[in-house]
Amino acid sequence: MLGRLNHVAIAVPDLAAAANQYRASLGAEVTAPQALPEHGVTVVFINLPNTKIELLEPLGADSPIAAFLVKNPSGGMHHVCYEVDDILAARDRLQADGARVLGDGNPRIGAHGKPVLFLHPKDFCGTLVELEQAG
Ligand SMILES: CC[C@@H](C(=O)O)C(=O)SCCNC(=O)CCNC(=O)[C@H](O)C(C)(C)COP(=O)(O)OP(=O)(O)OC[C@H]1O[C@@H](n2cnc3c(N)ncnc32)[C@H](O)[C@@H]1OP(=O)(O)O
Ligand SMILES: [Co+2]
Repeated sequence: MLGRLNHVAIAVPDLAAAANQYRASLGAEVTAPQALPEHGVTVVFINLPNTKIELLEPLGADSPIAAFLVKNPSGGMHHVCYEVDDILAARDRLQADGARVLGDGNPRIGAHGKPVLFLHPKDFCGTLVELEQAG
């Protein structure tokens, strides 16, 4: 069911500082900040030869990453995103297996303009998993 690793996300308290560190210290190409109020985050992407890193900063009062940053004030690895060929079939199979799909269970449009959904970290080895429709 799983396809490519689309991205690894890191939650950070200061997106400009983190982007600058990746640019200046690691020599990375960093995209312009993208505010996604419907997801409660602002993101930048770092394009690597084989995948991407997504840096996330909270946006708005109800950001889903706010509690994570309280527990991890310097930031930390937040989720992994895998591509799937058929996100609705993947969701149905996972729910039938007892996995919790976060939110109302319906995919939402993510940072790449494609449907995404999230699986509860307690159901996947303590790791928050994002699925993104491939193609
Ligand atoms: C930009 C769009 C999109 C893209 O296209 O790439 C994105 O990536 S958006 C990214 C941000 N959006 C989301 O993360 C949406 C899904 N997330 C959530 O709904 C929540 O973050 C959450 C997973 C339900 C957790 O919310 P929180 O408020 O932290 O709830 P709890 O405090 O009750 O946490 C329960 C439990 O889970 C542990 N936890 C929380 N977050 C993580 C995490 N990222 N990785 C691993 N574990 C996590 C938390 O510590 C609690 O554990 P206990 O303390 O043991 O109870
Ligand atoms: Co993501």
